[in-house]
Amino acid sequence: MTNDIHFPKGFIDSLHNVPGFNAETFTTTHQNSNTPTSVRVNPYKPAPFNHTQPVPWCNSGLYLDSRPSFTFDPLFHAGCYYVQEASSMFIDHILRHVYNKDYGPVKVLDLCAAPGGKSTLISSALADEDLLVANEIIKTRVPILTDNLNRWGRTNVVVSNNDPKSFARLKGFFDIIVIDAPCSGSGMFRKDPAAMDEWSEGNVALCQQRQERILADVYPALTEDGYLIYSTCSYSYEEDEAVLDWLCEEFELETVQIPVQTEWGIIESQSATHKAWGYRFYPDKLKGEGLFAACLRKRENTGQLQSFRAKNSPKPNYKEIDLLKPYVNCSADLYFFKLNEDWLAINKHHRDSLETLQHFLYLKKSGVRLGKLAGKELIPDHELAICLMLNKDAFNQIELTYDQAIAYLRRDNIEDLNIDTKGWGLMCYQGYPLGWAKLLPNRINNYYPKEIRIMSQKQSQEPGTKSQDM
Ligand SMILES: C[S@@+](CC[C@H](N)C(=O)[O-])C[C@H]1O[C@@H](n2cnc3c(N)ncnc32)[C@H](O)[C@@H]1O
Repeated sequence: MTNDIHFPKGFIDSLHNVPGFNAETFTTTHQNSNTPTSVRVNPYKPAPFNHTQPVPWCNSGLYLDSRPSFTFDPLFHAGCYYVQEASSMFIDHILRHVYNKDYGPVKVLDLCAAPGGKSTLISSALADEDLLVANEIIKTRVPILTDNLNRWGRTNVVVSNNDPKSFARLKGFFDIIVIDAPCSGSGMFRKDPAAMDEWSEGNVALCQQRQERILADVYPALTEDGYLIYSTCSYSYEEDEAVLDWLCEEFELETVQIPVQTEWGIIESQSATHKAWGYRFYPDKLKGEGLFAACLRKRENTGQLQSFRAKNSPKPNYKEIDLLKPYVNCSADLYFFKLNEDWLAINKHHRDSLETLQHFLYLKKSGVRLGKLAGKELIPDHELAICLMLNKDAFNQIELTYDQAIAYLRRDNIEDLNIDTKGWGLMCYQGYPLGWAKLLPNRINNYYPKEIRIMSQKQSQEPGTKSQDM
């Protein structure tokens, strides 16, 4: 399909000297409206997909040959995959180059995290002993980030809602910081032509200033020898290589070259002054949208936070903790704690980190919310149903058909469900938990959270049978 394309004034001219840019092929590709559809599969909840091709730079990335209705796929709601643009998955390749499980547990910050594409990707790459802090500055964007991370199911994730400035006090706390910076967005022009209305040279300059401010604010939180991974979805040199030069000017950072294969079509660039390596993705050269990514290593000590312990932490209630243990796997590896009436759990390695983070940040998710105890009974939280620490065998598992699963996810009545047990039912589709229902003698109460229920009134249909937008 061919579209007339009118790039913003000055846009093409501004890119003439940018590494790898070819105005002719770039324009032709934007006239062709076919953007590839790609997903990243959750390695801990692997969903089956037909007719796929691998994304070359990410083991769990797949191109789909059509765009199914993700909204009407229960496996999407179960967290079996994330719909992600393929170029963005390159962060996985960088992370796997710099991260080594043998170095011991690492703490990773994803500073600009909503809606959670990079955070779910990072959380897949990490071990349980590692910690991921996913931060989003904009309060209204935190729920989508939290929902996506809850679905992904890992148990070593904290979500915060802070300005990058708040991180400066966490001196040397993180081993890896990922900054997927807010930018002028030209890399999304093909996928979202409306983004062109926002573009101007003035906006590029403003974005560059904001990117530098964010980087300067968070820099003290990176430990000596730690890695800074920087990315934008802008083609503008000012927001990409020029920011790398600025970083190398201001701080003691060394460039990290990432091995890439020529046939992937990624353009390797180097900044003008400090020769810092960057990786450019153009839609006319590979199957993906526009992206810039780079990795730098900190070579100075800018201070180290003393380990922090809250003075008056309440004594754990071991009797209550014993009541919780049957509901989770590997309970010996977990630290159980209470927030108001809710019980939560996180890998026990993170206890001290959590106390430190609670002191400095505004936390919106701290590990996994298990639920409330009413006497000896657990009233389970939705987070527990979809997380990977759940002991499924502790609950009645109800396997739903496709139509029943969609009805459940809409919070509708579920037809033709014959159940002869009582209590909490774990509602599953193809074996993957979706959420809870209360099973009563002659009905079931649907406990799927109303904030995330399927609202769309489109006719439900098994994915793959007809192409629909998400
Ligand atoms: C490119 S998006 C992040 C996408 C996300 N990493 C993902 O993969 O799904 C940039 C994010 O930065 C946030 N942001 C905007 N202004 C910011 C600022 N001044 N400081 C930090 N983050 C900011 C936006 O709300 C947005 O969520």
